[in-house]
Amino acid sequence: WHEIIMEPILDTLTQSTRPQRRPSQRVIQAIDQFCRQKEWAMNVGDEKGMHHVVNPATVLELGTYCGYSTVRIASLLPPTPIARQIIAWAGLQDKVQLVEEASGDWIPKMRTEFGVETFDLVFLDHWKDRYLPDTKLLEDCGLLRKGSVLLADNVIFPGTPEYLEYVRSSPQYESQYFQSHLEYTKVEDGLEKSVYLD
Ligand SMILES: O=c1[nH]cnc2c(O)cc(-c3ccc(F)cc3)c(-c3ccc(F)cc3)c12
Ligand SMILES: [Mg+2]
Repeated sequence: WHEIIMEPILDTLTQSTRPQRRPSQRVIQAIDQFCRQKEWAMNVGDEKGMHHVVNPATVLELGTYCGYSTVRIASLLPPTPIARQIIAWAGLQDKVQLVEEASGDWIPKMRTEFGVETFDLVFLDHWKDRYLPDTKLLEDCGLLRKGSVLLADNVIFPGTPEYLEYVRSSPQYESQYFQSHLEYTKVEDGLEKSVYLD
């Protein structure tokens, strides 16, 4: 459902100036042309045909040089998730680490995998039944500090009653509701902002 919805969003973004089809191929062609006509370089080149030999999903490249074979190999990989394409289209790919795993599995690994000490902001906008367990996990993993902000979407619709009860009754949080509407509708919804006081 999400891919079906997100594809048209990406198309809308890229419609105006659809980039060259498969820009990676144009990069390779340009480097090959330069190295044939102007200056030899130790790229794997356009004749050895690695793309006929492999069909990878995860790759380790040893020896990147100018990135020529990196581009060749990466262009063989499965299509990039739509979200990653949209983030890259916004030019924010260097600021975003996209993790495609369950939140409950990755929150305990944030410190070791990404060197995160604590989060200034946690935006909760995933499965509604994960808001509370993931909040408790963030607390238990020491990933919140005095002043960390939890900002939760959909606290009214579809609704997250257990989460709301927790952050509004816990002495560890100062909570405030910002009333609004479910996106693009007239249905009531809103954001709950909870500041961690511990
Ligand atoms: O799941 C959501 N995660 C994060 N934000 C959401 C949001 O802002 C809105 C909705 C939403 C969709 C359809 C509708 F009629 C009312 C609300 C959902 C959601 C809920 C149940 C679903 F089955 C699938 C989507 C989410
Ligand atoms: Mg939402």
